[in-house]
Amino acid sequence: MKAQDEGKNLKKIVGLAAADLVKDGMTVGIGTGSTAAFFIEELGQRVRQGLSIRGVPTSYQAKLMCYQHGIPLLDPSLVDRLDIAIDGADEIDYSLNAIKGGGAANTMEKVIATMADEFVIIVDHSKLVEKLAVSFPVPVEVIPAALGLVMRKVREIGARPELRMAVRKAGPVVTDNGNFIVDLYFDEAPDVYRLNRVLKSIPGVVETGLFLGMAHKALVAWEDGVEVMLASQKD
Ligand SMILES: O=C(CO)[C@H](O)[C@H](O)COP(=O)(O)O
Repeated sequence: MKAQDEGKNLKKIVGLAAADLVKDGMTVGIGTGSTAAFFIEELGQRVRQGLSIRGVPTSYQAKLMCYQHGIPLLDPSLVDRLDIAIDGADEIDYSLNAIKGGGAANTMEKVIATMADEFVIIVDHSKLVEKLAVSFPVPVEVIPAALGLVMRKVREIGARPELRMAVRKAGPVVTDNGNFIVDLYFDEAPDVYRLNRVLKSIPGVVETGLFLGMAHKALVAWEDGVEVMLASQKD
């Protein structure tokens, strides 16, 4: 199997495994991205077979997919608590700290994850890293008018910021909230807790893609099965 197909297959395996965590009557935060898409597909199938749940989407992508697969939805603004939220990640370390926002949905993903009694990250093993933000940048959602200020401030703390550009549109990526995404690159692993604090103190930063101490559990797909990692196993 080609590496690309194998990655897709692992995403599917973990997406399906995640559906087992969803029980009748639950309100479920529904993640964004290609791994979450497999979870949504499977959840839709179970809903058609009689599972009764209400989903709360983290993005337009998740919302549209849920409609497509017949998953009943609640608007995030109407809820303050969820039984569970299940979402992918771009990187995750062994303490279950993660980087999210590769799909530019990190703000809503963080809101939904925070509302959930249990926040579960689903990834294939390629996302597991010793240190965050070495191979993947830290996405930051920024209001457009603050772009210049944010770029200057993050350079002052040693980051190389790049305004994320759209692929099939001229100009920058515009998030579901109407903002920009600035991706922060680092030459060495940053202290992510400090970085998160500093970023959140810059006016115009809406939210970062650093999910620190938030996940209760991670499902990690390997070639020989799905590993369950618990936050309580933190070192
Ligand atoms: O954070 C996200 C979107 O903002 C996604 O969960 C993350 O980018 C992982 O995506 P994929 O499952 O496609 O690898």
